[in-house]
Amino acid sequence: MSSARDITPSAPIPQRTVVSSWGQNLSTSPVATFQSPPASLGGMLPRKSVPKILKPFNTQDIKILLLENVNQTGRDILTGQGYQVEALKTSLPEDQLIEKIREVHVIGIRSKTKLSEKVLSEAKNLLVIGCFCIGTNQVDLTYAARRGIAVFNSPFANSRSVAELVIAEIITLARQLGDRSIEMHRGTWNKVSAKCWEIRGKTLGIVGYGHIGSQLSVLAEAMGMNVIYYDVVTLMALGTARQVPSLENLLEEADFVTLHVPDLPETRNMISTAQLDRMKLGSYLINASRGTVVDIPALVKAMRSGHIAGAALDVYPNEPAGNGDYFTNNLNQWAEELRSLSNLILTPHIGGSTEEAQRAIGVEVAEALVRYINQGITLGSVNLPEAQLRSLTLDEPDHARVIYIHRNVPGVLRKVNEILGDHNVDKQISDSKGDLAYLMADISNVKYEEIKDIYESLEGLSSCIVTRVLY
Ligand SMILES: NC(=O)C1=CN([C@@H]2O[C@H](COP(=O)(O)OP(=O)(O)OC[C@H]3O[C@@H](n4cnc5c(N)ncnc54)[C@H](O)[C@@H]3O)[C@@H](O)[C@H]2O)C=CC1
Ligand SMILES: O=C(O)C(=O)COP(=O)(O)O
Repeated sequence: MSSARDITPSAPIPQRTVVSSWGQNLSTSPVATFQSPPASLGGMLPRKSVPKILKPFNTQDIKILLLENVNQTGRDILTGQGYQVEALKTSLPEDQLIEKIREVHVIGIRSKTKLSEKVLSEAKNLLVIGCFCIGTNQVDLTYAARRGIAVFNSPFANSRSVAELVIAEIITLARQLGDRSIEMHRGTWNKVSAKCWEIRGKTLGIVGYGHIGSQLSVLAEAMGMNVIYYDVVTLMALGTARQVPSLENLLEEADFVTLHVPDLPETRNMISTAQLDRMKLGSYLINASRGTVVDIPALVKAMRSGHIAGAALDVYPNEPAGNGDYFTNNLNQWAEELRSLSNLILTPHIGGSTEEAQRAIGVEVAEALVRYINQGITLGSVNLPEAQLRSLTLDEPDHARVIYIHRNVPGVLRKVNEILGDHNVDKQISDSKGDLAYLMADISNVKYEEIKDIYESLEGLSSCIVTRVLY
């Protein structure tokens, strides 16, 4: 459903030179890559959901940095694997992030941490990024792919939480509940019905009818709203919802406009003066997508003029790394103006912040990371081709799994199979995405000493981006 997930590297792919499968420099640590399973953990993965799988290396060697208070469910899964996990409650400023990312093989983030090319180019050991959220706009996915760094997210575990928040906001705006509550907290009884409305029979306009937008559609209809939506893709309408051909059509018809599009060049300032002018007099705007989608000064103006009767913002162009003061050091002029507006709900990016969503995301993303680290499985990756082979088990002690991330150029398979040719290739799968290709092969009757030769031969090929050999 999401166009943002379809990442195709277009620039030439640079080769990764010094990094072995676990990110250790081969010149200083030539055999660390191929260590046997640690006796202390019995060679077994401890999680019940993946039973009897051979632990393919010393999982204690894997260093993971988790930022932004990733849920305990995710931390437990990762520490349960024996990985070294450091978990911080906040994001980090760029200089500190660069220091930390140099050390780790895995990083887990949420929506705040910006993994730009500048940051990722320092991450010499990084194998994989886990976005413990839906959005992946904070990561340079193309650059990560060119470096052979896999990225996983949780595509819909918090969708329901966002949809429920928006439902609450629709009623809150229609009834001016935020203002009445603030007044009462200040001691003022202000009983009014003017410009307070039922939502029954009103039209909700949903921009972006993906996981969140379509979930919201069902909930809104159940409360008696008419639903229209605009999306760049033609999508099946749920219930009696109706797709409209253009954003302008939606803006002209809707009493409430709610935004559920990803952060893309095309969605930046998607709602600005021209669009607000098109909206009905006395209508409402809700943004729980990304802060870049709404031109805030234009919104302030439209609210001051009374054209827009209320708004709810959960996301902002600049969001802080952690909890605390937001407005004192906010240099944007609109910050103070926002605070002074009536019937404006301001929330600190809590759309997906429920216990249910965070627990589910913790499990989903941590399990994807484990599958990738231990088995090389890329199912659900947002930037690498998706590939899986069934798991290596304890019945296959002389087997190894070769993972070869490479440039998608002619002749690679022939060269790889020449290298693997002295062994029995039990299974092999290869897929490509643009300039990048991902190959997995399970080989049998392979001795420990031979694994290092295979690894070094593959690393020597000009098409190589990353080689990993798991056994
Ligand atoms: N406030 C919060 O805490 C949260 C915010 N989000 C944000 O919500 C966004 C939407 O999430 P999902 O529904 O899961 O995404 P999704 O990928 O399922 O749906 C997005 C929809 O937007 C459409 N779209 C893309 N560009 C468009 C354009 N220019 N005009 C109209 N439609 C366009 C796509 O075709 C797709 O149907 C995420 O990208 C994320 O940025 C997500 C979760 C929590
Ligand atoms: O899932 C998303 O994309 C969100 O925006 C939620 O982000 P968060 O996990 O609250 O930083």
